[in-house]
Amino acid sequence: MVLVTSEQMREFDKRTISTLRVPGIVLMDHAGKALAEAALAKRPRCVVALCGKGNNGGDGWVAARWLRHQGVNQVQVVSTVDVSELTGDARTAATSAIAAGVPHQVYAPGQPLPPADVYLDAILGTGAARPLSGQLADLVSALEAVVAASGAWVIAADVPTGVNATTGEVAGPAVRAQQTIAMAAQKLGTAITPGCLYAGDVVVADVGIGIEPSAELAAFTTAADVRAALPHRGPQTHKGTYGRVGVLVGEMTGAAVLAGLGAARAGAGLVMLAGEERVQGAPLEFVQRLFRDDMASVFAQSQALVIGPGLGDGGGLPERTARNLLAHWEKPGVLDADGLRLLRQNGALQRLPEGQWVLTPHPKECAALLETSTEAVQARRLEAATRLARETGGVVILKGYRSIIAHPDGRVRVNATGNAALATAGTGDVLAGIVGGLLAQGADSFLAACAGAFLHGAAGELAGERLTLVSTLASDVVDAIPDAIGKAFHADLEEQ
Ligand SMILES: NC(=O)C1=CN([C@@H]2O[C@H](COP(=O)(O)OP(=O)(O)OC[C@H]3O[C@@H](n4cnc5c(N)ncnc54)[C@H](OP(=O)(O)O)[C@@H]3O)[C@@H](O)[C@H]2O)[C@@H](O)CC1
Ligand SMILES: [K+]
Repeated sequence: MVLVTSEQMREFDKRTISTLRVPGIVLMDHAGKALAEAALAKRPRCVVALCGKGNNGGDGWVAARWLRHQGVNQVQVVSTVDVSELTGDARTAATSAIAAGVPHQVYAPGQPLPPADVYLDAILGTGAARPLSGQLADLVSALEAVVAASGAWVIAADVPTGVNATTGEVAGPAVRAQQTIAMAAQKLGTAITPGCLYAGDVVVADVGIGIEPSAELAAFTTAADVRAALPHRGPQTHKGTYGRVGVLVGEMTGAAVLAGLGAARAGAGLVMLAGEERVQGAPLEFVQRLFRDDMASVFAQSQALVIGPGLGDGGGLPERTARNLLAHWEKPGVLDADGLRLLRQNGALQRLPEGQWVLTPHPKECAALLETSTEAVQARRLEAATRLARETGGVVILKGYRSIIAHPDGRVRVNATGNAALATAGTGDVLAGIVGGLLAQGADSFLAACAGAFLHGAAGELAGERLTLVSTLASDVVDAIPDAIGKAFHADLEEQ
């Protein structure tokens, strides 16, 4: 499903209105009706629509009119401005609602809101331009207070007020909705944190605006990415067909083994561990090579590398080898954990060949690379991920709830799979390995990152279902990869 920015949405709006000659009020009527239907599904006795001065407010006025038409007699509008101040389609929507007998009042700061079972948040949508203050901030806290006391349901029109529809940033007070009715397409800011935590369930309403798919639009990762990243397994293929993944072994050998297992379960034909010593207890299927062998040949036969899991920060031969590979390796690779640290040298970020490497930082690692705080990364995750991709040339998977995948050319994907089962040591190593495994099989770096994030999250969910969110270990996530792959292909059948 595509995810649009405010600017992209405005373009689609404009195109629909100017090329299809559909008047804006018609689109608004569809939007308001969809909002009314979402409210009706809660079988409310009493609905209050909070309406701002722009077209988002217009959606709220239309919803109030439709609710009254559908027999909800106790519906009223609390507006942030006097009706005489409204313009354009919002003015038309308000005029019709008032003609239909919808009572209305202007919100006076400090006043409690009238009681209701359902509140519609139509204060601000894609036109929100700055953090809330004054009257609007007061209105949002009045809503919060009445909802806390009554347990009423909150439905946001298009985007919860206070959430930046493009970036997901919440820079001040914001409405917490249980549901968001997205007009024509989900807004990117409601798909990523923190915005998605305010949006609740997002339902897309078809309001008559055509959304033409294009590479520029962000989207969720899907099971189709997993299917696209895995090559067809014909009868005459052999292990060489599916590529060799070289995993650099550092101080913590267990992390390298987990990465290798991720790669193998994701389909790599062969996993090679390369380190200073043999790893005791590594799976029998893994090939092991030592750095003291001919260094040039150790990695030469690998189609993809995984550098970083368990590397440590002690310097020494593994780190020197990693630096050397970063400078000279010409095939795809994954850079994770302490490997990422190597990208910042003498205060500058190393520039990598565009799209060759997939970087898998968690927020703290991303913050260190961008020389900012973890809090700043988490507050503006989209900006952090896209900036890191742009400045390094790597495809970035910024890990965490709703991982963001950013290509240096500007493409963005959001991964919605995964849950707290993954909040345990070693799962990041597994992700790095899965992506390495997909790269070795020939997937391009952006597809491998998208499919890898999806598969890893799906495996985490399956492991969590079986073992609880509490007891799942990284090795359980590895064990769940086959079922996650099976499910991704089963999704294919369901979609047909
Ligand atoms: N045909 C269409 O286009 C359709 C659009 N649709 C709907 O329209 C929505 C977009 O409408 P929109 O562009 O009018 O913007 P909207 O979010 O209502 O607010 C803008 C107003 O708020 C103000 N303002 C901004 N920030 C502020 C702040 N922090 N604090 C206070 N004020 C602030 C700003 O004025 P300013 O004060 O900045 O001059 C401006 O007046 C979209 O989300 C969807 O719901 C659907 O009906 C389908 C058809
Ligand atoms: K809203």
